[in-house]
Amino acid sequence: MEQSYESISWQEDHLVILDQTQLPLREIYSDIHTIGQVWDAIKKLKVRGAPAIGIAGAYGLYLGVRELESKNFTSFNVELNRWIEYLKTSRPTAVNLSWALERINQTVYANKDKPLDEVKKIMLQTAKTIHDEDKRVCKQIGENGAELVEKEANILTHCNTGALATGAYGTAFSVILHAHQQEKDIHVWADETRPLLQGARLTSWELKKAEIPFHLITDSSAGALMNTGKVDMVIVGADRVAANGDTANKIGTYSLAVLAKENDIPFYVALPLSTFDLETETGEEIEIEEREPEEVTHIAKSPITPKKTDAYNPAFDVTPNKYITGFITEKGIVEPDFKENIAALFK
Ligand SMILES: CSC[C@H]1O[C@H](OP(=O)(O)O)[C@H](O)[C@@H]1O
Repeated sequence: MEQSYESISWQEDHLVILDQTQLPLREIYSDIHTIGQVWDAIKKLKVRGAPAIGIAGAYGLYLGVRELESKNFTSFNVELNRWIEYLKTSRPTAVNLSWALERINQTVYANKDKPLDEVKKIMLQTAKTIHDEDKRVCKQIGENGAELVEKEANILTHCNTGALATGAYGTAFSVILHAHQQEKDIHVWADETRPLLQGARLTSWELKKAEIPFHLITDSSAGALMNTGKVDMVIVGADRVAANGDTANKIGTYSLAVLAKENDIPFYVALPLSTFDLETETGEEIEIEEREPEEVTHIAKSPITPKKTDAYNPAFDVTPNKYITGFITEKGIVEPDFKENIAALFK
């Protein structure tokens, strides 16, 4: 069953995004015409999820140079790299953004002797290729991961990893979707995922559309469900995976991984190869985005704390590789030794 919505689409001469800050109550599609609007959409999580951020950034880079009237490639390249660094400041943790921007940068350099108007067209085509590839990759992740799912399974997931977070299908969500489409008897425990409630707002919305049985749970319920035999496997997404398999993902993932290990429950991370960062040796080097305290002290902009309450709001945490059973990728399942087997994905 094809999904009836896309988080991102390129329409003639501009980007259209499904504004995820308005879901699930309103399905608002916003027209994006400038690189500044792309930066703002990523920063405010109107478009979010590691692959989706990369795709949006790729289109944004084209929007940034589309109107440039550079005299030569050298001056064009200066502006291009200025926009690359600008887009990177929107959100630091997901490697897919810098991966997509670097891929376009390399394509531009490979075509540096062509007329600049042609180079710009190649940039847009590369963004579309990154977008289309992600759709195919996420479908393959789902097919590969569904083989790990028993005929009956209670699957716990965290945050949102569906089509909203990618070009289509999702990552961990794609595994759940494909297992369901293969008529496996699955049920999902969906973490609400404080503070921005991607699970309550977005994963619930996607599970209902896919007609997959689920219960929304508070993040603090996960341990009790695991400890009372109600969880058969945990599948989460990722924002950046280091060369040794240490994984940065939504805050709360580390706690789930430790609880899963304690309860002998398989813990899988589903991700495209574009989320691996071989230049980062271990999770200790991954920059964790810290967001505004108001996201913790308010819900839907309504205060839930006394005035001037201090709050600490890391958007991600890092799960050491020892807590991870395996990685579900478009090239198959990666099991320990992670450093060796992750490197082998790219050979
Ligand atoms: C398929 S990547 C989804 C990944 O991104 C989410 O973070 P955010 O909602 O802040 O963009 C979360 O870490 C998910 O696992």
